[in-house]
Amino acid sequence: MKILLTGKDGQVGFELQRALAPLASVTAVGRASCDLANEAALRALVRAVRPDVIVNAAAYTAVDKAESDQAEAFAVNTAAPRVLGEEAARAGALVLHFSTDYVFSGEQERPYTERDMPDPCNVYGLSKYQGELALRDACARHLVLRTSWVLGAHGRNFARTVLRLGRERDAFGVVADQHGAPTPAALLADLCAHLLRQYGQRQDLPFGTYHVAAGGTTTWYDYARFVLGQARASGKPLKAGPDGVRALDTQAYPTPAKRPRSSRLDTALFCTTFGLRLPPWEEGVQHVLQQILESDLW
Ligand SMILES: NC(=O)C1=CN([C@@H]2O[C@H](COP(=O)(O)OP(=O)(O)OC[C@H]3O[C@@H](n4cnc5c(N)ncnc54)[C@H](OP(=O)(O)O)[C@@H]3O)[C@@H](O)[C@H]2O)C=CC1
Ligand SMILES: Cc1cn([C@H]2C[C@H](O)[C@@H](COP(=O)(O)OP(=O)(O)O[C@H]3O[C@@H](C)C(=O)[C@@H](O)[C@H]3O)O2)c(=O)[nH]c1=O
Ligand SMILES: [Mg+2]
Repeated sequence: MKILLTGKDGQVGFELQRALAPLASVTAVGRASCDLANEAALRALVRAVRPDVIVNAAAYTAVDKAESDQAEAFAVNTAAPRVLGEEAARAGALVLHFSTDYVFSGEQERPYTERDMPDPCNVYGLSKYQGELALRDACARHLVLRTSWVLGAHGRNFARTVLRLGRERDAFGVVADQHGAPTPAALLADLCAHLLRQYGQRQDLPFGTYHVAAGGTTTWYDYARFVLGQARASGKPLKAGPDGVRALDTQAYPTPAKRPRSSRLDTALFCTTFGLRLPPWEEGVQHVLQQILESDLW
């Protein structure tokens, strides 16, 4: 089996390089070898590699910047998945793609299922939703994993921002009225490997969209406190510990992009379809923090 992996230097892509290696020969590309916004280069790459599976971990993920940089966000998050889908359909390949809880506006009380209609409240979410639709239209053999609040030891994420703020400041405010589930990049990568193995062995598995996030939910505020609590317990010098985090309402922390109030994902369909378990978010965050705190990533 041959896998083409895009976005190899991103949080999820980095972990996928490790997780997919035992399954297949993996051609992993980053921005330097392929600009996803370059449609012709992308088509040429797929035709040269001739993969059985395309795993698309590249994306435009700068949520605030996307509001003023729409063309690039749509090129990477909508047009590229369409091109990958078209090329995969032509070659009979499977496409595994990622999407986000931000396809939902977050106004619903109960967790979102795959049957709930997306209604994104920002450009990033809209570009990702249109990317889902474009891939779905282009290639029947697709898997879209919608996940949330991704963190890895390598890369940009909220947990690492909080560690930096905890080093630099005595106190800072974090919104306490937005709910979701922090999901480790390594967990997603390992789940992808399990899925691809299952699709390789069975013909009866359904394609389509699945919600995949760590178990439980929290707020950005409680998540920040958890991160600083772990850092403090490991003996790291911090200006702000958990009590240095102030709870804010969303309107007290204005950002260019609106965020969903509650984008909790119902993951029952994923767990029952594939017989997999999604561990609680605390477990995953703790593991990532251990990697950061024990290394020079701190
Ligand atoms: N991060 C999160 O919190 C969440 C992410 N997701 C989804 O999960 C997937 C993986 O996300 P994650 O690993 O966190 O994202 P990252 O931002 O960590 O990685 C994305 C990668 O894509 C690359 N990329 C961006 N634009 C281009 C381009 N034009 N050409 C080539 N490469 C490009 C980036 O390169 P560079 O760094 O140079 O820009 C980066 O290496 C994405 O589909 C994302 O939408 C879903 C929910 C939450
Ligand atoms: C850094 C910081 C953020 N916040 C708020 C802003 C925002 O509402 C929330 C999270 O901020 P961030 O900008 O780090 O997170 P954000 O970029 O919105 O994270 C999202 O990224 C995309 C790619 C996804 O797909 C989503 O699942 C989600 O992970 O916390 C504070 O209140 N205080 C702070 O000091
Ligand atoms: Mg961000």
